[in-house]
Amino acid sequence: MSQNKAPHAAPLSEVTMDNFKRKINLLGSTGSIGTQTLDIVEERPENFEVEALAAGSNVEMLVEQAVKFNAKLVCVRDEAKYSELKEALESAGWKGDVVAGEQGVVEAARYGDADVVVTGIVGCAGLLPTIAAIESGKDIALANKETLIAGGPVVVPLLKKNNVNMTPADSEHSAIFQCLQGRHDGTLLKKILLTASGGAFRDWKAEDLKNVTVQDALKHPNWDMGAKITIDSATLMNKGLEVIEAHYLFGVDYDDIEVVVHPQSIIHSMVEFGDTSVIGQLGWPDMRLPIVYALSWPYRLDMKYDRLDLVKLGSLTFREPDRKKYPALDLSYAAGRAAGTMPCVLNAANEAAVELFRAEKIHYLDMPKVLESVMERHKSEWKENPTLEDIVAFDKLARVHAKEFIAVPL
Ligand SMILES: NC(=O)C1=CN([C@@H]2O[C@H](COP(=O)(O)OP(=O)(O)OC[C@H]3O[C@@H](n4cnc5c(N)ncnc54)[C@H](OP(=O)(O)O)[C@@H]3O)[C@@H](O)[C@H]2O)C=CC1
Ligand SMILES: CC(=O)[C@@H](O)[C@H](O)COP(=O)(O)O
Ligand SMILES: [Mn+2]
Repeated sequence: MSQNKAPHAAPLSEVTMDNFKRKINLLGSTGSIGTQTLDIVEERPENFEVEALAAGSNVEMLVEQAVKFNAKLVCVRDEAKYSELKEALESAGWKGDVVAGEQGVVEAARYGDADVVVTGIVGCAGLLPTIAAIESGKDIALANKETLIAGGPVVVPLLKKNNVNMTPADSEHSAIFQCLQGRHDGTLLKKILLTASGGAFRDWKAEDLKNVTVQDALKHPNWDMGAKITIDSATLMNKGLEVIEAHYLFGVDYDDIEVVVHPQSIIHSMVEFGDTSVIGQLGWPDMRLPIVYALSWPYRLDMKYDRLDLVKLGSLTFREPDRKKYPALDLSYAAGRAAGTMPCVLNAANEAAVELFRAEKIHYLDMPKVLESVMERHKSEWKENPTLEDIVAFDKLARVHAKEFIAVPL
């Protein structure tokens, strides 16, 4: 049993509720997390301001956002789109810095005097920009879980070294973080109860999964999210990744992180203390809530969202995850327990598997097989205390191994 502290959270010293204003560098501004973050900025201009925006390739939306939010720097990851972005921004009368490419995203992350970086990039592509943000002393509002899963052994010590807060924007981890506020230092946190919607196939029989299509997997029962995380949710890989994310954020042993299927996605997760009390955080499945808390912590802002109506909901239900139907869950626990480079390899293999599935090159049921095969190959190369260079190299290699799976399936 581990004694747990808040996730890498040092107190914000000079801020009070009266002068609460935070400048944001937003990575992945055109995606699901990015656009919802900007909804919050639009709603609370007295509290939030945009400094820099970065996205993958959606130039049209980037231009619209840059003008509307008066960003000072704009970045497009796709270097081929640099001129298009620069010209469109100039024609729109916008003035500021325009950058592109991998290095451009890093620049956007550490840009100016932003207080916090919202990491809404999808995948391990967020790792180097997140590290740059931490090294420049900016707090991190973490949505991009893949970064922490792959880079945990390097990112966690770096947060401490730079005295940087990492507040979770992922809904479950925000719930856990909220449940842990105000507890006494010596309080024994016994377990984390991580809730799962069960994903697109929770009500499908295991034998019907052989007929799954990409479109079926993209239908999340409760949340409207980007494609990659929606597929992860359909294999329960999202929950597996979140188990590892919880381990790195809260320092809890894997034996003490339990997954509970909760089809309504109203309780976003719970914590159990030594005296058997269980505390949970409830809310509609609306990502603006965890994002706003990641940005406003340790304060709570008054937001004009719909109140949670428990009477209208009627009932909240719970069940055990079907570990046979969803092998990705146990593979994630195994990777987390193996520690070192294994979570990085699991994550990279999964990113590659999801890409292959979305391109219809492998079947839904092949995705966990890819993970198993790539993890098996990694055992002989595994490192306990990897450097950032090791993580980047193993991430790359795992993607190559995952793609070889098509040629030589298990
Ligand atoms: N959506 C949600 O509700 C939740 C998401 N998360 C996590 O948040 C992260 C983002 O998810 P989500 O918003 O759903 O994803 P989306 O696919 O909706 O958005 C991804 C964003 O990242 C940009 N992007 C992609 N690759 C790069 C890159 N290499 N460099 C810079 N920008 C890039 C995209 O730009 P463009 O579109 O221009 O290509 C887009 O702005 C993921 O890690 C996910 O697991 C966690 C909890 C909930
Ligand atoms: C909104 C959010 O945080 C997602 O990670 C969501 O929880 C996915 O839901 P499931 O993985 O439980 O289906
Ligand atoms: Mn989540």
